[in-house]
Amino acid sequence: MSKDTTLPDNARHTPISMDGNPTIDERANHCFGCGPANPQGLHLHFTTDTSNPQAITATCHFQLDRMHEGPPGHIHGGIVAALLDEAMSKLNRPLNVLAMTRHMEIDYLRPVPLYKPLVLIGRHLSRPAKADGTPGRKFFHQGEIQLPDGTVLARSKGLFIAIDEKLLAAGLAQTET
Ligand SMILES: CCCCCCCCCC(=O)SCCNC(=O)CCNC(=O)[C@H](O)C(C)(C)COP(=O)(O)OP(=O)(O)OC[C@H]1O[C@@H](n2cnc3c(N)ncnc32)[C@H](O)[C@@H]1OP(=O)(O)O
Repeated sequence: MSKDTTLPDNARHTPISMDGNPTIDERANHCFGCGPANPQGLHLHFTTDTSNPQAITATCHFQLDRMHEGPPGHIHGGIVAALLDEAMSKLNRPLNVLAMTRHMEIDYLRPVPLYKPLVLIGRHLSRPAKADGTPGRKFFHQGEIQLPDGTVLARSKGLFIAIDEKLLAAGLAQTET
């Protein structure tokens, strides 16, 4: 079935502007977590702190509404996972790597409220060296969703694997429909 191109982008589930063969950067522009061009996205904006290279952080202040509800009045658990994944992934660029989530685990400590200002923080934990002592491909990060007073509502630990940008581009091209 052909697509209806008469509807404005913000009225579509999948906007027409997301079709075609975009570059990796254009795809990131539509990232569900942070892409400004994704009308259905979370539009998260992070500030990174690289002053201590051993403990780089990425911080985002955000607030969600019923669009992302799970338990009444609270954020859906899958969205909590997406928030934590996004916070951790934001550490990769300041670490000068392109990396994808290989594994993540989450502690859902308290229900995460809608309509309240919240803080999302990613912290780089470690990058183990290879057996020969050279820098490894594995990046371990932590994510947290906090109330403004520092109470931790959800916490994640993630393993990100550095990938070659050319391989990523080739892989994405193969998945075009
Ligand atoms: C343009 C921007 C792109 C980034 C956007 C960021 C968006 C936000 C982040 C995401 O959500 S990314 C989307 C979700 N992730 C994916 O879709 C990734 C899907 N998985 C893959 O494509 C591949 O598995 C991947 C490229 C990540 C890695 O494949 P490889 O074949 O290169 O590695 P492998 O699977 O062998 O795993 C690498 C290492 O991790 C180890 N490993 C796996 N699970 C582990 C675990 N649980 N604990 C410790 N180590 C673990 C594994 O044993 C291995 O160790 P060794 O290298 O020492 O052998």
